[in-house]
Amino acid sequence: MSTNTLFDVNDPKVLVALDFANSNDALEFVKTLNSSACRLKVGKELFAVAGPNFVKDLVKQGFDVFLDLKYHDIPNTVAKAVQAAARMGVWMVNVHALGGRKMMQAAKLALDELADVERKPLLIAVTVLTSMEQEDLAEIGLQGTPEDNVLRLASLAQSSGLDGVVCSAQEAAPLRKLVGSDFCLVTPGIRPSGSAVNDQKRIMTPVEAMTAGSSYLVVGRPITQSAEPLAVLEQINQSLAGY
Ligand SMILES: O=c1ccn([C@@H]2O[C@H](COP(=O)(O)O)[C@@H](O)[C@H]2O)c(=O)[nH]1
Repeated sequence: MSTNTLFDVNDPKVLVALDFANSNDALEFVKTLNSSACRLKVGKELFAVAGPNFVKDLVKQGFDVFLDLKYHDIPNTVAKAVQAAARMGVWMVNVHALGGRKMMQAAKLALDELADVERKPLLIAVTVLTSMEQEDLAEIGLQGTPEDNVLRLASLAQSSGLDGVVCSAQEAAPLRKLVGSDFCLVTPGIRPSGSAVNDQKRIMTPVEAMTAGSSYLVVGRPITQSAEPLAVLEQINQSLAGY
């Protein structure tokens, strides 16, 4: 049974978000990528149209796949869902920390108990979506700043046995102090200088994010909607040499 290594300096740090509307477009794009230059993230849109076989195909091609379905349900349902994800061979899977300790512990236990999976995925929890700011949190009854909420939820995820969290890179520095060096910080909302911000609110550039303590950077539209996606990926990777 092999275990994932969290912080291998030779590992690609960029997780390309494959937010495509159909599997053909996604596959055409993936054909241009190399698994030594990036990992891949499959989210709700693509999974809804392409399904588990598409994910298994990416894994077969040698890519590490983060299945970003952000499970948030009762403990039993989430436990079964992470097991199903693990059987697709994915490298990382996630739940919402707002599902609470019992849900996260059930998910972790479900992965620990899986005997028929060669490589267990990393299990991480979404804290506060990078598209949200303080006024959005207030509207749903969460007091305090995004950082206050991220720190609280990350601490809950860590004490529930999870491997890491999704947060914005803006919280990475204070989080690193809180959770130590062995906890995985996956940060979407990454915007190379000059890129469109889109619907993201808490953003940072790739170098700022790694300097702040991110483990992995999720980058979608700045790469996939660029006229020269590979050049953008290459520029980001070059800027990260040494991290
Ligand atoms: O807090 C979160 C959690 C997940 N995401 C996902 O990351 C990518 C970001 O894509 P961009 O095009 O680079 O904005 C997308 O798939 C989201 O679903 C996030 O942005 N924030």
